[in-house]
Amino acid sequence: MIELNHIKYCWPGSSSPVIDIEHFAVEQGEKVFLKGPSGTGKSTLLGLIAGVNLPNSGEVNVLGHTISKIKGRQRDHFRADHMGYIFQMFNLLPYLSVTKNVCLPCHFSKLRRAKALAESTTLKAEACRLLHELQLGDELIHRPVAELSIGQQQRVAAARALIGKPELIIADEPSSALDTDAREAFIKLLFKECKRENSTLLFVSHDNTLSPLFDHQVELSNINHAYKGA
Ligand SMILES: Nc1ncnc2c1ncn2[C@@H]1O[C@H](COP(=O)(O)OP(=O)(O)OP(=O)(O)O)[C@@H](O)[C@H]1O
Repeated sequence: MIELNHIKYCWPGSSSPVIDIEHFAVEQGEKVFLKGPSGTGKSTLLGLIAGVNLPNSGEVNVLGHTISKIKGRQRDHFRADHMGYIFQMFNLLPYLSVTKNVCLPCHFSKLRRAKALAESTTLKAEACRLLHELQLGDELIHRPVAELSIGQQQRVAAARALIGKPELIIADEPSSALDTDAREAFIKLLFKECKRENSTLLFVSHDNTLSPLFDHQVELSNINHAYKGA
């Protein structure tokens, strides 16, 4: 599903790499917990896998495609078709309703639209199904997301990543603003949806209590030779 070989990445304007990884691979269907101290490069690595950041050297392969070699717009399409991304800062559109935010990926990807419509009669119904599973009630789902609490917005971001069953779910600290009950429901839904579709889950978190739930744990500071410690 994911294979990185001899990857080096420097942020623009910097001459020293923040990522220097010889090899990193994730099998299809695996649930991987990625951890490491702040600044190890976890978010940067997720950006490389998603093709948002391009490596200075080496190859990033996702689903058999060298994503680092796909040209700009095609790379955006590839990401929209195959990846659901839950950002640390959610990146929701504040003035759109909850359901419109959740349906957004289906407007960028025909593939995800078709998969969502195979599950429910309309995109909105599929958005509502996911939101209900994440314990967001009907009274909230037609409101602009700006009126929701941070924890509620995080669940909207999760539903948006899951709609249309992308093969790869990338989650960057997605549960940090949730209370214990909501966190459990959130992780259960992520796992359930991933299992159903044999989707791969790459999950970054500082919350070590969650790590035993995953198939594998990766300590990034062990594989990222660019990280010299705090
Ligand atoms: N947009 C950017 N431009 C320049 N440098 C950046 C940028 N984003 C991150 N960095 C730098 O890259 C390094 C790794 O940052 P990154 O956010 O990937 O770490 P992280 O492990 O995800 O940290 P945290 O756990 O605090 O979220 C840091 O030194 C950071 O300052």
